[in-house]
Amino acid sequence: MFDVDSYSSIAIPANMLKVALPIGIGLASAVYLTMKMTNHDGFSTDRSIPMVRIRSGDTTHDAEYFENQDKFLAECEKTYGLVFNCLVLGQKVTVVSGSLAREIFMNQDFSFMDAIDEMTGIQAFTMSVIKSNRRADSPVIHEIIRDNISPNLPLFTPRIVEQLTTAVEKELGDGDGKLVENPLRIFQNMIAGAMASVFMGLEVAKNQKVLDSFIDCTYDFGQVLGQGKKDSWHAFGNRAKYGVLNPLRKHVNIMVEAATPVILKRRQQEAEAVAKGQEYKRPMDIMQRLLDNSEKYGFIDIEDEVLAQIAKERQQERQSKLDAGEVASERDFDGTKLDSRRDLDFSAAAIKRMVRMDSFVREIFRFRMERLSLAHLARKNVVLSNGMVITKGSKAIINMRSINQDSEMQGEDPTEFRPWRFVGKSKSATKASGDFLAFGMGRHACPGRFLAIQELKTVGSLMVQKYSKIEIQDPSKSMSILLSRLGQPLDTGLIFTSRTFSPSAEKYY
Ligand code: HEM
Repeated sequence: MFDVDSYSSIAIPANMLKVALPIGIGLASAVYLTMKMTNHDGFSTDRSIPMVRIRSGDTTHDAEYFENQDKFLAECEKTYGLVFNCLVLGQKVTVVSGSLAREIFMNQDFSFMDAIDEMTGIQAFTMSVIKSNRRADSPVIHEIIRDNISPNLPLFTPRIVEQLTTAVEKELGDGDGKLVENPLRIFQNMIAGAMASVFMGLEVAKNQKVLDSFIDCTYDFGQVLGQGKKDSWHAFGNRAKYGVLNPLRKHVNIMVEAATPVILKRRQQEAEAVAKGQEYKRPMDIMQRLLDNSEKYGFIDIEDEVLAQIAKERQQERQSKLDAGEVASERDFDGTKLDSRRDLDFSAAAIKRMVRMDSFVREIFRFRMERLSLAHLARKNVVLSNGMVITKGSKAIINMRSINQDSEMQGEDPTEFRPWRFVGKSKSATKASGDFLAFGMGRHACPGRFLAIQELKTVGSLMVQKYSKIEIQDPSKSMSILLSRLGQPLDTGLIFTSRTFSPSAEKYY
């Protein structure tokens, strides 16, 4: 390393560096893009896959697609069949429809993560703050969620409900025709609070800085992933930007700062319990489970010195208790544990029983899912069951329209929004299958879907329980809101009106 100030006074003036840097980045990006264009075709080069004709006057399919996505895709399916090549969303993609779509998810030679990285450069963003399991396709995160969150949802439910209820009270309160101009931000806040309590425990989730970090983190990810069209520039820009200055670093520091005293206290309490011969009542959150299983998941501890210190303190604590002769007998917590577990199970079961809310959530995913989404990059040549080949390095994107608007799969009037469409159909919102691909399917199906759906159902039922009416401020926008992409900010406010009494939510569906 050299000191820029003293170096620049001899050789290059500091201002030159400011100019040289962007030029360097510009040159590098041009080289990168040229390489990319010659290396990757984007869509499969199998000649039997038809290329959709480009409308005269257009250079890509984007304009035609965005004018009417459903019409465009329906016509393509009719003219070209289930598989066709397109220049859409700023990319070259091979569209895979209907019954063939499941093959993209079930074949391990397709990678969703690789496609996302190619479009957004997200790995540069996440990898620079990850210390362990740095392999891009490491299954560890999937395993952590699958093993620790989903089976423990009954235990997390009451705290999620509590967090969400408090947030509704605080953010929306008693709405008597109260206008909320930016409802999306409020719902983001609510979800962030609930997520923080599940991941880091109730104590840490009280820390406003941590909550802000959870919210900003989601926002930062949104920035990286981008909206709508993504092209190589977006990905390149992200790689260049986040490789150097990563906003996640700040969030990691905030989390570590907030978590360290809590971890130390927990270690202390555990040591005391062990010294007394008692069972340590482990806090129920992901942070504790990761601490307990750090070896299994191959984690490098965030603070090796802290843990060494903790181990030393625990040893001292044990020793002093032993020396003082304080050895308590083992206690049976069964009674109290069972009581609380039963309560918790009941709350989770209650949410599970909300079959209409479940159908409503699934219908929203079905209805509002982007028509072309979940691109997967082919790591090898993959032969589809119809004989067509998705060539190595090309991207297969799923034609959601062909699935979400298929009456065989979805029932009557698939173009209508019907909230109770799935009631009594054994098609729950968490069931990843060929007729519901919002969470993918197969080995890589989203492991977080149980948590995500539970939260959405909880928010939905809290809303129904508390408010008799939630109106769109500008009713002329009702249809465009229903047709907008999931997560897209509304361009109008919402008006909340409270119920005067609060009966059970389920009655109001
Ligand atoms: C509404 C919310 C969510 C949606 C729509 C969603 C959707 C998806 C989709 C489509 C995939 C890719 C499946 C594939 O590769 O074919 C995925 C993967 C994944 N999701 Fe989610 N997800 C959501 C929430 C969550 C949450 C809350 C978590 C964490 C708690 C999570 C963790 C993951 C992980 C770790 C993967 C990678 C799985 C793997 O590659 O093995 N997701 N998600």
